[in-house]
Amino acid sequence: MPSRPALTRDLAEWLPRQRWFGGKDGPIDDLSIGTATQLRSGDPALHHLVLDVHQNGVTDHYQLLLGVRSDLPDRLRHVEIGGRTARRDVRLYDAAHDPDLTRVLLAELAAGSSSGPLRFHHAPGAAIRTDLASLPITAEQSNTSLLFGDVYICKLFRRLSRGVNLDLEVNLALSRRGCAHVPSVHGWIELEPGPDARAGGPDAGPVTLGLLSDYLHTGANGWSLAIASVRDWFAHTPRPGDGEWAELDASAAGGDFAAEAERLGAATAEVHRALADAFGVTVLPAAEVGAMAARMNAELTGTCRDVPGLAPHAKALTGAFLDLAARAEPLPVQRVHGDYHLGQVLRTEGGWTLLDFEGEPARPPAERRALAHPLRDVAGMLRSFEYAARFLIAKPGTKPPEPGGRPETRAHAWAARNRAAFCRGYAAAGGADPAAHSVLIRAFEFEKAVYEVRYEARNRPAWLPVPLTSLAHLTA
Ligand SMILES: Nc1ncnc2c1ncn2[C@@H]1O[C@H](COP(=O)(O)OP(=O)(O)O)[C@@H](O)[C@H]1O
Ligand SMILES: O=P(O)(O)O[C@H]1O[C@H](CO)[C@@H](O[C@H]2O[C@H](CO)[C@@H](O)[C@H](O)[C@H]2O)[C@H](O)[C@H]1O
Repeated sequence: MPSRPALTRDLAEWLPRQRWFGGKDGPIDDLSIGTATQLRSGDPALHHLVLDVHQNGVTDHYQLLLGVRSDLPDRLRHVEIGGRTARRDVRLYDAAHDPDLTRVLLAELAAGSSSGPLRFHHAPGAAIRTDLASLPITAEQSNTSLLFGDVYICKLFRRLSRGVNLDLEVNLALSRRGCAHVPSVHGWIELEPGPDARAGGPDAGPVTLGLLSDYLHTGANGWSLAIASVRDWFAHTPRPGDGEWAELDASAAGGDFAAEAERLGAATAEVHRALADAFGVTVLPAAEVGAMAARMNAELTGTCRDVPGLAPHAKALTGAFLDLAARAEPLPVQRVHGDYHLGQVLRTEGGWTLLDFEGEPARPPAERRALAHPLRDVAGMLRSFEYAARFLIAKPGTKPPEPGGRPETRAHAWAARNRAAFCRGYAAAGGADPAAHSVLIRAFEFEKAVYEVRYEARNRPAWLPVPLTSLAHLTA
């Protein structure tokens, strides 16, 4: 390994260019190496690092598998850290992209071994195959997931949080109850915290670093399916004589998504029921609902300060939060998905499967863990239909829709049709009827939109116009 000062300098330059880095809205003030564990010696060598990244008075922790080679093959050049300018006799790179090194993870998981502070666990009775090579997936994601053959998917969490990861806890609980809507978990990787952290209270348990689950290789991602449907609808040319209403009838295109949206609503209600059975339901008193609405508004104020493009919508958003506070009724709350959107669902031959129960990655662990009303997830998915509908017209660099017409009319028609179908499926399968809870749904939807504006500013600045354009229409 090169000297620590040289390494941290290179990392501070490399990190902001990574999709998974969540601090793109400000400079890195300092970067240090929290823990370093060698997992393989020789050439190539593998080191597990936790990077402590200091920004604006806050320290975030990121996980990196650091590969070290004397010579870098072409296939790894795109993940080099430091590059040719760094004067050193070894080459450094992100080893998540190197199947020669990631097979170490499978071997350790299969053995259930420990290495320094790292603990590798397999689920009871799981016999983990070690003969598979990995490939990183290309989906839009905040972490990094590796496919091992068409058997496993291993998610390596990038921004780490203290305590057991909710994704692991919820997946284990639902798989144990035989819930058909989640993939089975085969193993997980943890970091045993040092003595300082262990003394730090209830959140000071092991840090979840990775999760090995069944790879549902026949599954199609909900976002890709929805975007294909939106493209089809935008390309649809009404027949002569169809009249101006044709622009509003999103069912007319061949790639209609509404039947899938309805099934997804039903699967969502079933998972909410399973979560209530597994973790219970409690009631949030009316005063705390008022406090929740006040928190939503405070987040709005903070986000408007950081992202001025949100300010024109502030009045309408505040109105929705005030309506929630004025409702003055207690709210049943339970464990929910917490960051529900089309990228978190897979359509397999058996129906819809839900992924990634870790909550919103841009929020602190305590907030992710907070129980919520299930309609918060419904609102998340409704936002996702808005995103899918407006992605093609709002995100710079995407292909403008053909063959013309009024893009916003088309986007609105697609979103409205699929929102309604999803809500219908959810209510028919026993979930709370979104139509009967419009104040709640509107407040949750706007809360999510504020979160999205912050998430996009920090993670994917090029996407910011997507939530802002959708808000312009929802608040008009
Ligand atoms: N068990 C699985 N089987 C098949 N594909 C999966 C599985 N888990 C995740 N994926 C794919 O990986 C993508 C990202 O997974 P996700 O858990 O949402 O990661 P992140 O938290 O980093 O956003 C999903 O959108 C899905 O396409
Ligand atoms: O999937 P993650 O847990 O990483 O969630 C984060 O990233 C999502 C994007 O990858 C982000 O979702 C937003 O963009 C989606 C399209 O890419 C869209 O379907 C969602 O509706 C929208 O919120 C999510 O908010 C963030 O937490």
